[in-house]
Amino acid sequence: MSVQVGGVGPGAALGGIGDEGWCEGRAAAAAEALLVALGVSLEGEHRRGTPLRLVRALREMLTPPRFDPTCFDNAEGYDELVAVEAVPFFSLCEHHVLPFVGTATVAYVPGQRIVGLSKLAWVVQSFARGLQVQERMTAQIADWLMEQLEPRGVGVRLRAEHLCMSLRGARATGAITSTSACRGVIAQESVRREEWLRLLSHMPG
Ligand SMILES: Nc1nc2c(ncn2[C@@H]2O[C@H](COP(=O)(O)OP(=O)(O)OP(=O)(O)O)[C@@H](O)[C@H]2O)c(=O)[nH]1
Ligand SMILES: [Zn+2]
Repeated sequence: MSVQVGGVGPGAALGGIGDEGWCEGRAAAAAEALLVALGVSLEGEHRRGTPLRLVRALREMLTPPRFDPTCFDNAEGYDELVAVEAVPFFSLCEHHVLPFVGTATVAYVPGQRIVGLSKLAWVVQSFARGLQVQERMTAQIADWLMEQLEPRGVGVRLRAEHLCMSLRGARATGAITSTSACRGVIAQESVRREEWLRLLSHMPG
């Protein structure tokens, strides 16, 4: 079964977009009007197609990918942390529509099923598409994994640079925002929680 998280369905209301209301021509005309209103000239070979390119780029960055959340039987009864570290992602902050760029660490303690490892990266990419708030994205990944895998616990940590506060405004270039979410045994059991925190402390950066 193919799923699209953060896109159609409840996720669409959170910033990810579906096909409803989408009209490339109307969006390109609006982009042209915006650029002209900002005082940008659209004369010349390079700029003629800029409104349409802007629209297509935004559309691409706002559309969540589809993926199959393949799971397998936990035949060996694996009961330790499974972690994928340094998953690169970018998203668009919903306040300025500027990128925030960073890495995710996603971990879980399996229950009856183990998930295909790439799916831990897919779910990050999927919730990154759309207009986002880093705290919400972190919680959405954790909650989605709890729901889909029915694991014993989940831990998610995102570290990202928000270009809206590094390229403009406060100009805090290089400042990193760190957010985390723990569910199940990683939130409740001190041994699991310490293991999770130890893993994070070994992460570069
Ligand atoms: N909590 C949170 N805040 C965010 C995120 N992305 C951007 N922001 C902040 O959203 C806030 C929007 O504040 P405003 O004061 O309305 O925006 P602004 O006038 O452009 O403010 P400055 O960015 O400080 O120049 C800023 O402080 C941003 O840094 C996020 O993922 N989480
Ligand atoms: Zn912003």
